[in-house]
Amino acid sequence: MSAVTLENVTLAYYRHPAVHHVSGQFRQGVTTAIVGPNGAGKSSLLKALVGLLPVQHGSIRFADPSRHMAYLPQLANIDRSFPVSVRDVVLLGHWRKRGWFGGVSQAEREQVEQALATVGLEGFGDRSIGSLSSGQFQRVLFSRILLQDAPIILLDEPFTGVDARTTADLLRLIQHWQHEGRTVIGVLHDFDQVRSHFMDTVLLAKECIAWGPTHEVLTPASLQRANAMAERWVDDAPVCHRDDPVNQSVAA
Ligand SMILES: Nc1ncnc2c1ncn2[C@@H]1O[C@H](COP(=O)(O)OP(=O)(O)OP(=O)(O)O)[C@@H](O)[C@H]1O
Repeated sequence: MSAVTLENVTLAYYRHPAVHHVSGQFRQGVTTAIVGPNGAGKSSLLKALVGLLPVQHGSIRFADPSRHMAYLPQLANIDRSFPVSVRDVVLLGHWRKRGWFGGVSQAEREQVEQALATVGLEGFGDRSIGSLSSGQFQRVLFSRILLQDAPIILLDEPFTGVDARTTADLLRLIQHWQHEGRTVIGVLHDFDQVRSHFMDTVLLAKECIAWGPTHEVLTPASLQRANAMAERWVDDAPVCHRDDPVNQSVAA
């Protein structure tokens, strides 16, 4: 069953396409990796799923009309200079339930401590986020996702700048989310991580090169095709209009 369905999706910045004519389905309860060369449109696709980037052409449909999602942007795009405590950042995970003006209950505070313990940061609640290492901060953001309790989790390069031990711990958490039936969609560059932890893969090179079970997508031929396309593309090309949906899914 599909959690999110893309139909002939084109995304653009100032009318220059970042992603075009992509069709496919993110299967519910499945981990899907989005891979591809730099500039392939992977982050743009995640942003479109969250609603941060409008769809230029085509459509994105969600099985759950509430569109309840947790989204982790790239670490590099997060400003950590604010004097905010770890506890407050994790508490933001309750925002959907509490709204802007709701008070924090004792139960919610306990959930924060529990989430921090789950990611190995017991006792870190009072620390300011600026005092954490990149890996520790990524653990904080994962604990916030725990509180968000979302059926769809979107992760943009969650392991960039994160050490091997933290990566292994967070990959275990992703696997746990999948066992709980959540749909996890992550942008990744490490094919070993993708092969070992992600059931499906979307190989993007502005267009969709392949979409399906990871072992069928990450083939030398597909990867070569993606790299060849990356060498050819022109960043300031205009949006092309193509009415026939391109669906290169290799899934059954
Ligand atoms: N805010 C923006 N304004 C204009 N163009 C953008 C913007 N963000 C991305 N782009 C362009 O859209 C294209 C796709 O970028 P995107 O960041 O989605 O690629 P990516 O596959 O995530 O790349 P990487 O692996 O380097 O993170 C690129 O050509 C990029 O220059």
